[in-house]
Amino acid sequence: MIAQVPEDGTHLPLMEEFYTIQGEGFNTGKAAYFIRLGGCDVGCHWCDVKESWDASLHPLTSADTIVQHAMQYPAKTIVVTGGEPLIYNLNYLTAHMKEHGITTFIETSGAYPLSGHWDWICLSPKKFKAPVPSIAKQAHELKVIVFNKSDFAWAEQHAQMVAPDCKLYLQPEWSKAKEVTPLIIDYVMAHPKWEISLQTHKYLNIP
Ligand SMILES: C[S@@+](CC[C@H](N)C(=O)[O-])C[C@H]1O[C@@H](n2cnc3c(N)ncnc32)[C@H](O)[C@@H]1O
Ligand SMILES: Nc1nc2[nH]cc(C(=O)O)c2c(=O)[nH]1
Ligand code: SF4
Ligand SMILES: [Mg+2]
Repeated sequence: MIAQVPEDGTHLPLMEEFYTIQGEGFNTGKAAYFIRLGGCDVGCHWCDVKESWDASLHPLTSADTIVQHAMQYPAKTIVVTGGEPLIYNLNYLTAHMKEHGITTFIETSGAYPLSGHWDWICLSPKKFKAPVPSIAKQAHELKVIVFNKSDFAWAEQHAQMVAPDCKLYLQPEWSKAKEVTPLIIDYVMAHPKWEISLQTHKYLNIP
């Protein structure tokens, strides 16, 4: 827990909030309000939101205020992302969302134990700080980022740990997409339990 963030989860470091279309994974195409919490110590060298890493740069914001903002938009779905959102206790935030009838999604590396009440958990495990063992069985979706060929073995290792009905996705690392997307296409055709996930918001030029 970052020192100045209260452990009761009533206030969280908020980097940004925006209403957009979920661009990745199983829920691609659905309108949702995104909440990006600051703070991450996983250290993916290709992370597309490194500005989120230092929690102290992002203002502590009341969870109630965050939910109030989200309620002004038509889609009653919130995606909590980061940074690594599970650094924080998300029980208070998600309980408050549930009181307002909001559908709750999370994007996580799984590097910290799960807190909060979630309708959809997207687990994206990272070699740089592996997930805690308990989280794999709780995931609805496993989304592995492919930076090079070695990531297929990493993906299979985690596919062994998730629940039988967990959806399996391979997503190209953005800066390597030209090289790795053809590898993913071949891999999915040879191993059809996997599906391809693209960062469609980047092609659509939306947040
Ligand atoms: C920025 S992360 C924040 C949530 C959490 N820390 C995590 O990594 O799952 C949101 C999603 O973007 C993915 N991602 C980050 N950088 C990426 C990149 N350069 N190319 C493709 N996906 C990326 C992550 O794997 C994760 O699924
Ligand atoms: N549109 C859109 N979809 C996303 N899905 C996961 C994202 C994330 O950064 O967690 C993301 C994002 O940043 N934008
Ligand atoms: S875990 Fe997520 S936020 Fe943290 S460095 Fe990796 S991709 Fe970025
Ligand atoms: Mg993103």
